[in-house]
Amino acid sequence: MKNLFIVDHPLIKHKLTIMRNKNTGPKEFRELLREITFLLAYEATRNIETIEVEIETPLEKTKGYAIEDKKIVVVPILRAGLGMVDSILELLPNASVGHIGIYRDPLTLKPVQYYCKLPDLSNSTVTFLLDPMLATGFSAVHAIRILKEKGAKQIVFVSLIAAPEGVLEVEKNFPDVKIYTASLDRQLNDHGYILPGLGDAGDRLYRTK
Ligand SMILES: O=P(O)(O)OC[C@H]1O[C@H](OP(=O)(O)OP(=O)(O)O)[C@H](O)[C@@H]1O
Ligand SMILES: O=c1cc[nH]c(=O)[nH]1
Ligand SMILES: [Mg+2]
Repeated sequence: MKNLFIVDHPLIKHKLTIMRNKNTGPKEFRELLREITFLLAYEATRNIETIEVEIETPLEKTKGYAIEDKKIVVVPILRAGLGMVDSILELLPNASVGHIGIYRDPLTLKPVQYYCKLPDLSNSTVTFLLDPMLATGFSAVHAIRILKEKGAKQIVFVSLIAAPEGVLEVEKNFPDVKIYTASLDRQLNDHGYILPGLGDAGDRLYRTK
């Protein structure tokens, strides 16, 4: 798992524990997902390019650094990835946002795509693909394939919880994609849910069950 980066800061561990608790309601769940995404994004953006710029302080000219966030693309996998977008946009306010709608067929666990709207990726420097849950990895692999076909160069997958099965699936198909996560959980159950996990992220965000 050489491309896996586990960001297990105490703040993240504390907030994720509250999210895992089945008694945590949707309001708090949404807030915590936003907060953890912000902290994960701090690490996931560590290697983005900066350009040198010249500015003037009140005292003298100096060299500074700027991020060309107009060249950065953020893509949530609907639905659950939507809960991460606003947070990363606070750090990269000029990033373009694409959307890929995918749900897992509950029996086959294969991804079913129902929506795709992406900005021009040919000029982008990096694409952050967002989904809180990386379980079998089939949804992530499907989305990454679309992004690559549309010209995405560097792809960074940002998730809250990853299963070993999902990490290996992404690595097998796309060894160049880096995965940032708050936790590498134990395994999947017979229905493809992550253990211990936090249940169905989309349902908990939007109270659909
Ligand atoms: O790694 P995988 O096995 O593909 O599973 C992960 C996917 O499952 C969940 O979506 P879900 O199908 O529940 O759709 P939703 O976000 O609309 O609830 C989750 O948000 C991921 O997209
Ligand atoms: O545990 C899981 C697996 C897939 N999708 C989820 O929302 N949770
Ligand atoms: Mg769901």
